[in-house]
Amino acid sequence: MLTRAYQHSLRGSHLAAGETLLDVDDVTLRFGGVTALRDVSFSVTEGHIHSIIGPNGAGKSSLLNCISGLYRPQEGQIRLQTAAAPGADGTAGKVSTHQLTTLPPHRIARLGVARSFQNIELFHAMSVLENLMLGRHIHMDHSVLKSLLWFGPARRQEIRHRHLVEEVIDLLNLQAVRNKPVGSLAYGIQKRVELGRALCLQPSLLLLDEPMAGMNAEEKEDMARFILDVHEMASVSVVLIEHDMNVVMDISHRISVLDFGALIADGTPAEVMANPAVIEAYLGAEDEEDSRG
Ligand SMILES: Nc1ncnc2c1ncn2[C@@H]1O[C@H](COP(=O)(O)OP(=O)(O)OP(=O)(O)O)[C@@H](O)[C@H]1O
Repeated sequence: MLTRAYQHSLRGSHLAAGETLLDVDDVTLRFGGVTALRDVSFSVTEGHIHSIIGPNGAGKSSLLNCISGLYRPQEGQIRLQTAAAPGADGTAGKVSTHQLTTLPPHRIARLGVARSFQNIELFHAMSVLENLMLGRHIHMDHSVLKSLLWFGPARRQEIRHRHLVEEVIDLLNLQAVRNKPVGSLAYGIQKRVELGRALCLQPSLLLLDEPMAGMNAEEKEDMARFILDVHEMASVSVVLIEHDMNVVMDISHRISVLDFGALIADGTPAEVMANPAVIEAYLGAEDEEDSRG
């Protein structure tokens, strides 16, 4: 249920809901003798929260790094579909397919693939507002002259970016800390600022790498609610890596399960929960931890 009206769309994608947004096709990634991903294939649907789960070392972060271009798989393809904005008469925009495995990270970011990291990657001495404004850098016109002359188009541009950032602050309930240095904030709030910075990119796909790691139960609940808000109010598609099964089962439309670099299951939460290979992988991981003491 929408309670607030936002002027800017935080969603960068114009694909119709239900279309294939991301297609991971037979991806293999090796580091020397270690195969981090082995023939991994699955698709992410526009409009979904799609979780990637698996025991420690299963290859989840490596997969996210392949999608965002930080790692380049030796085999396979990762395709992102984008659509141009609809025409004035409402006709659907042209759909394009991009091979992410051939693009550097900054080009992938320009296509609207935004991510947060396992460890907080914010500028700690800068305020929340400044960190969020930095999330707009991809959309800013960096002409030196325009930035120096504070009028005309540069001023209008700055105001437009500022409005969008204010909407992200409102959506993520960051008003009370907007001018505080990020380094002075509680861990859970810093993670929320990181989510906000990724959102400021107006993503077509938001990649979240363990956004709730290290949080207490209350902070986790808040974060899950904010991810749902981002999805429901801004209609942003999300790929989420998360260890907390309750959260994953609660908020995901679809789940892909990795174990030792291979995809062992892919389906709805109910399908995945009932899959014997998934139960085996998780019980096996617990047994290993138990035997390690
Ligand atoms: N840069 C790298 N160099 C060498 N090996 C790597 C590198 N990145 C990942 N690996 C290896 O690839 C495998 C998968 O690691 P990855 O971090 O993707 O797993 P994960 O599922 O995200 O684990 P976790 O849940 O513990 O974060 C591991 O064996 C890891 O040691």
